[in-house]
Amino acid sequence: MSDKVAHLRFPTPAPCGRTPLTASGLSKAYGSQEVFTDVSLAIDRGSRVVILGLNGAGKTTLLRMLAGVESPDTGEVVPGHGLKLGYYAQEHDTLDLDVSVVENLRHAAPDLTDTQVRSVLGSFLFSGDDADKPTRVLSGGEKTRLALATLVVSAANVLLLDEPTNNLDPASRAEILGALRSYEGAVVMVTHDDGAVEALTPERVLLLPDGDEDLWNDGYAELVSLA
Ligand SMILES: Nc1ncnc2c1ncn2[C@@H]1O[C@H](COP(=O)(O)OP(=O)(O)OP(=O)(O)O)[C@@H](O)[C@H]1O
Repeated sequence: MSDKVAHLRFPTPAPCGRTPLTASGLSKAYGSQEVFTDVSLAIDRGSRVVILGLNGAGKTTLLRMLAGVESPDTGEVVPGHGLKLGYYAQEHDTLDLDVSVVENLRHAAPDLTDTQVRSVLGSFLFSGDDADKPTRVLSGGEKTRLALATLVVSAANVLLLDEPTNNLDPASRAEILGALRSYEGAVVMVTHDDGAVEALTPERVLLLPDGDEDLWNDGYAELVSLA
């Protein structure tokens, strides 16, 4: 086998209906702090949405609700037919710290051969002994790379990505942005990285206002339509 690592590509997403994920009327407050109110969002198959906002505007909270790991105070998140979610959490809580790097990838895609697993890991700069390390000992950047690698092999049809390029070395960042460019599924990405927004060429860029502003009626402003 050649030493040259092929560029990373997502597999074809699992089939799903026209709108695999819908959120309506989402509101959230922590104590007296209202984070956002009445956010509604439909994620169509293959669509690209970027969510922007100042620190504390509620971007991570919104993504956690879409991922089903946090409940809204009001409103609901409804999965569409065939939804297969891939969620990248900044805290890497989707990884099993008690098993090796290779094992985490195998759990995400049990059908891959050992060669395929090691090839995907190679694209994220885990080679040789690195792939056999316990996940617990990885650095923050290494955990980011591994969490993204597990998404790449998962055949998800909707990816929810919370600042996926934070912490990444330039080669891994280029690899994941290149792979996202050709990904056929839907992507909802929270990011402060302008290059990541450009790479995704989103149809929709949503701005979550911060709590003090009462500028928008439906929970966010739609900034731009690039499609
Ligand atoms: N479990 C919690 N308990 C209390 N307050 C919380 C909790 N989780 C989030 N918050 C608050 O809700 C607000 C929104 O947090 P969130 O992490 O969603 O913001 P964000 O837009 O993702 O910010 P950043 O750009 O800094 O990542 C913040 O003020 C945060 O302190």
